[in-house]
Amino acid sequence: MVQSAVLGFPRIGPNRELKKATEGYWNGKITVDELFKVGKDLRAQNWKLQKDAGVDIIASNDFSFYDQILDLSVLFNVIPERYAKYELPLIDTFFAMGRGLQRKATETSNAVDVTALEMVKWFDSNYHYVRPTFSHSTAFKLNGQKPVDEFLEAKALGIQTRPVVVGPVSFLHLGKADKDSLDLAPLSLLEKLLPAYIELLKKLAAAGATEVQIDEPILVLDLPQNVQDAIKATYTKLGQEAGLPKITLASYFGTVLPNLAAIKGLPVSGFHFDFVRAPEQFEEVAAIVGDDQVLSVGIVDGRNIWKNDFKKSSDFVNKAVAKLGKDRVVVATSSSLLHTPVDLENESKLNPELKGYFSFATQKVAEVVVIAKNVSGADVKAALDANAASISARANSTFINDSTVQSRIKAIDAKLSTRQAPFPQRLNEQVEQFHFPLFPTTTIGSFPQTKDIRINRNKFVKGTLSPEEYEKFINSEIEKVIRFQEEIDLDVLVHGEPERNDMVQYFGEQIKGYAFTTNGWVQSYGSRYVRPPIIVGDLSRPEAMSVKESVYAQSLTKKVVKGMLTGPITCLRWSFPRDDVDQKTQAFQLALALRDEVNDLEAAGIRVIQVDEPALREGLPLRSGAERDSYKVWSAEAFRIATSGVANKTQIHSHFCYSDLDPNHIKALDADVVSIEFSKKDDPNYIAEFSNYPNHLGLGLFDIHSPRVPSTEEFISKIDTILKSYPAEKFWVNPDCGLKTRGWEETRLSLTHMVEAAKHFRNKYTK
Ligand code: MET
Ligand SMILES: [Zn+2]
Repeated sequence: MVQSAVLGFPRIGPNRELKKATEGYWNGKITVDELFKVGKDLRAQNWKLQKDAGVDIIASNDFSFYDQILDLSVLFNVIPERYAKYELPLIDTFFAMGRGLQRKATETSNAVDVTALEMVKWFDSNYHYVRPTFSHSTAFKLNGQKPVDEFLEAKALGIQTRPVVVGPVSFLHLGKADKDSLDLAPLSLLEKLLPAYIELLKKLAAAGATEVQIDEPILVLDLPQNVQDAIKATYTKLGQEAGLPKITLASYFGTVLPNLAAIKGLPVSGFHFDFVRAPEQFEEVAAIVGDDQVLSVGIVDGRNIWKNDFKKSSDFVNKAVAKLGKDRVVVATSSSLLHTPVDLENESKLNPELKGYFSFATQKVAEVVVIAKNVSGADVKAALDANAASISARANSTFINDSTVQSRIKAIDAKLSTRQAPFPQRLNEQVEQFHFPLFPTTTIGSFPQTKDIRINRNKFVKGTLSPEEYEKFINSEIEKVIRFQEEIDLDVLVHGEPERNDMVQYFGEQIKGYAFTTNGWVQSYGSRYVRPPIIVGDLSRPEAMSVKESVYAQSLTKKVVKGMLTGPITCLRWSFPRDDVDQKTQAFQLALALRDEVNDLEAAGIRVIQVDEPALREGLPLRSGAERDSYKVWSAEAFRIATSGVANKTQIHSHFCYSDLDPNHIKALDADVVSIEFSKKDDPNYIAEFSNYPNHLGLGLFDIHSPRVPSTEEFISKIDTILKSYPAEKFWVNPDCGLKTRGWEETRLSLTHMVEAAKHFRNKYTK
């Protein structure tokens, strides 16, 4: 029979139990045992859910208290000395690597002060992993045996699982050399690392695991020959090793075709590929599946929320069955379901028609089972009929088409995406208007989202706080933030974004064509979860979305207040997009909506407007080539459509985080000032790349994902380093992202130190 498989299930819990537990532990509210208990319960719950749904192959080790790649770093002892030296309990070392740790000395413990490791986007998703960081002194060994423990935990519940672990080549390739070992190529450590993997696999086998899923997601990237060779060598070697479980080699988020030579003929028991993202690879990958190998067909989308089309999927899987036979085909999710919300049943407020078109992780589990049954020949007619009816209802739904939006899209021309004058002339007009000092200071927009803010917002949403009272509350928050910024003497102020639950959701809720959930949380990083809105139809902006708050903020101060918007690409990327229209069209629709907003802000007297595009980088197609080149062009055009309606003297800012961005791509946005993540970059070449960037640039100076407070001296030395390869006259001073996840105390201190450092250089350079 054709089996069903789920590559991983969201670990956050149906009601964000994981967030509450981890944050409770960090704040000292619960003990480590209580934390572990929550983890254990969540795992049990997820396994049972899948078991009850009838899934044949259920993953274990898909759980993590922070990030599964960080788990691996700790498991294989890839723990830089700056963390190891404190000899903290392993779980605390783990969290310190993930989020930094700053702790005063107590009677029983020494002071700790260490920054977090770099965090990077997981492929083209909005999930972030903690980057494995290797050095010459890295000594691989097994620290504990998390995958084994979790396998045994499931086994004790009577559930046989398939442990999942990211493979050694991806682990190394996705990592980087630590600052003390910049000459180290992580991949050169492969031979030293492999014995630790083998030891782990043997332990899993001894515990009773018959099969493991090893992910090499890098197979969907452009891989240099040496990396391809490493894949080949690794799995050849594992194939020769006796006493290991069977291995399914898995990849997702794209096509593996360019790396096919590296995987062809490998002695593994099966392959898993993503046919949602890359159906076109089918014939060629099916051709390399050997006579005794299994093909796991990823056909239920692990990255989006649309209901699966059973007929289409079954037809697809049947191609594999025809070729390989029922026993050598598995129906699977395309990737882990980590990237989808937990359960559609938790949505009580969704429009019922729309709800009928969606499928979250729990529903996807059931979908995999139905498709597997269907292609096995079981009678699932009722499910098929209901599915077909729903799929055709969506295609004809009135939620989808808006002819006004469609004709606006048709009318887009080059003029619409071009500012009146080129940057040098705009700059002159802006300098004349603003007279900003050298090293102007600003923030990225949000200020701490305090408990008070969340409580009031919840009351407002529930209706226990009237719109007038809520507005009054928001205004008082804005005033607090404005006074604070004046007090510490920042140059360009922001209103602090207290009214925004999330930078995309807030706009999504005001844009027609969007649906949003009340409980559709997805992990973004650590304990930060987001609730991506869902694009269901053509998009437009019925009314101004942000003007009121910006205008109020500006009315409170003589300093310039920057208006804050989320850009079209980020609105698109951090939503669940439509799957019936291409992404460019959706981005352009958003760009037109935002253009209306930018123009309204300007008309209301806002002279600096920031349009954030933190997702610009993650939208980049994973491989080089025509698709990627075209993305760079249309994504930049979308940004310019949004921002080109303003006068020369209106200053357009943009912001990116975690960005290994192509400077030419940034240049094509033609923003007057951009701020970019920099606090965790140690590579001097990275700054050099931007020294030719024509417009102005703020290199994010401190890591807002960590509660750690950098000292003034630290800021000064950082700026000094940057000034070696970046000119003072284009230099803006800012944190590397918004401060919404931080507390007030660390925010006050960090920003004060940052402004002091800017003034230090201002004096130095104006003497
Ligand atoms: C993830 S980028 C965040 C930008 C936004 N303006 C903020 O400050 O929160
Ligand atoms: Zn950011």
